[in-house]
Amino acid sequence: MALTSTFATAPKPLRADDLACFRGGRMVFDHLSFEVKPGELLYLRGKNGSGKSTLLRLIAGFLRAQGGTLKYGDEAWAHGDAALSEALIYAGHDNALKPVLTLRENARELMRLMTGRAVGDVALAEAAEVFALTGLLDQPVRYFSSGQRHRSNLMRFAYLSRPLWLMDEPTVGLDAENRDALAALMRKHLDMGGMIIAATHDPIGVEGAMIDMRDYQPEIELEEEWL
Ligand SMILES: Nc1ncnc2c1ncn2[C@@H]1O[C@H](COP(=O)(O)OP(=O)(O)OP(=O)(O)O)[C@@H](O)[C@H]1O
Repeated sequence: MALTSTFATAPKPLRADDLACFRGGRMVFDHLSFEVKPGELLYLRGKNGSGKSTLLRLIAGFLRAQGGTLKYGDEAWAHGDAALSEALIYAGHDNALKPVLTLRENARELMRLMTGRAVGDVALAEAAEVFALTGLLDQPVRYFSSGQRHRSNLMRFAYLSRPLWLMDEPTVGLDAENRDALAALMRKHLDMGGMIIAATHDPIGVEGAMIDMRDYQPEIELEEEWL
């Protein structure tokens, strides 16, 4: 499978200590600690609303923590820190594709925004091949099915060369063949020393550690649930 073989920045361990996040008028999680080292995958599991996406968005720098620390190697991983955010690729629930642009134009624009560089046609063709998108590269994204859009959104992992992947529900809407392609892409990334944090309700078939977000719900939430 095609994949860039070196990262733009060297992978370093990501370490969270005692993280807390307040969102939507409540404490979503607190006392959350973990470490992901180069070559490791961490799954985030838990019921709807338990804070999986919130944690990914916090690590990506879109949200602030109300407590605790995040460190990437020896450096503090602070909200909005551009230098550190250059180490990661994030793909959330909403795809970041512009419907009027073709898939190729979307990929070029994302590459330019994220790196200031142009993506080569060969790299793009190889990335499209990963999720069987070759025939769609020059089609406007507005004509894509939801699964095709989702695959197009995931395609960034195959042409941007960054060590830390943050994946929110990456299997949603994927058929069996593309799930296998996703698993192979993730394995390849880990084999190269990359790191992945993935929120998912479904088994992906790639070995990894797991955080159950229910273990980090503030006590008051649990008490309310038990009443
Ligand atoms: N944009 C937002 N503004 C305010 N609160 C939000 C927002 N998005 C989510 N929340 C709240 O944050 C909490 C955690 O939501 P989050 O989306 O992180 O859960 P999740 O575990 O990813 O859920 P799911 O499995 O449904 O994707 C929920 O209480 C939710 O209501």
